[in-house]
Amino acid sequence: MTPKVLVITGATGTGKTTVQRYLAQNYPVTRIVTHTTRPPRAGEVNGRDYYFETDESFARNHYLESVVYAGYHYGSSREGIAEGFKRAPFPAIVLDTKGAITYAQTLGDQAVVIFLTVSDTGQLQGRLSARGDNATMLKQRLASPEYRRDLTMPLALRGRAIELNNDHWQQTQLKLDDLMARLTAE
Ligand SMILES: Nc1ncnc2c1ncn2[C@@H]1O[C@H](COP(=O)(O)OP(=O)(O)OP(=O)(O)O)[C@@H](O)[C@H]1O
Ligand SMILES: Nc1nc2c(ncn2[C@@H]2O[C@H](COP(=O)(O)O)[C@@H](O)[C@H]2O)c(=O)[nH]1
Repeated sequence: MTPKVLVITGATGTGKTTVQRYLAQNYPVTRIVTHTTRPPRAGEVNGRDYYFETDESFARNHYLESVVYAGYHYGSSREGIAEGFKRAPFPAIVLDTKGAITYAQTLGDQAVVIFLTVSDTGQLQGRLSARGDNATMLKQRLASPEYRRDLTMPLALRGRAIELNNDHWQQTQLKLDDLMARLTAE
């Protein structure tokens, strides 16, 4: 088994965190926790879902990459990856597509990039409302350039990322099982 970082990317609501949780529950996969200045959603826990930061504390950390997404800062660290590898052979991180490109370029073959899609992007708003997203923040997010950008696989990831459709969760699980069987056999 060759250890790899699983980079899960795609537009908001396509199911990145759901996929990460499924992999962590069923495979030797651990979740890499990233940093953000976004306020926590109901049920989110500091240190488990994110390290929730103020603008000042966010600026004090050192990041492998950081981005602004829908008006908030997000960042991930080399230490986070190193910690992940201590706990499992497949640390998994959820990133926007800009971060995923940085990871693909920085880690090379050590990163497996999974780009999630849904066939009807009109369904994303419904999924996010069902998740309990604040209505004002959701409107702001769906109006952001980052949302539009992440609906399509970036050129830099074409031929590099595995595109995985997540219209139907049962089918997605089977595709993830196939992927993990392949990775654990390598
Ligand atoms: N195949 C699916 N069918 C229907 N709902 C789904 C499916 N996969 C995930 N969901 C639901 O969609 C919502 C958004 O999923 P999730 O939080 O995993 O998305 P995400 O890509 O991580 O979003 P974000 O980038 O905004 O954090 C959740 O309520 C989740 O349960
Ligand atoms: N490039 C990075 N993207 C990140 C990081 N942590 C999360 N994300 C992505 O941001 C958006 C919004 O996340 P949300 O939790 O507010 O819905 C989403 O695409 C995440 O994948 C990071 O450290 N770097």
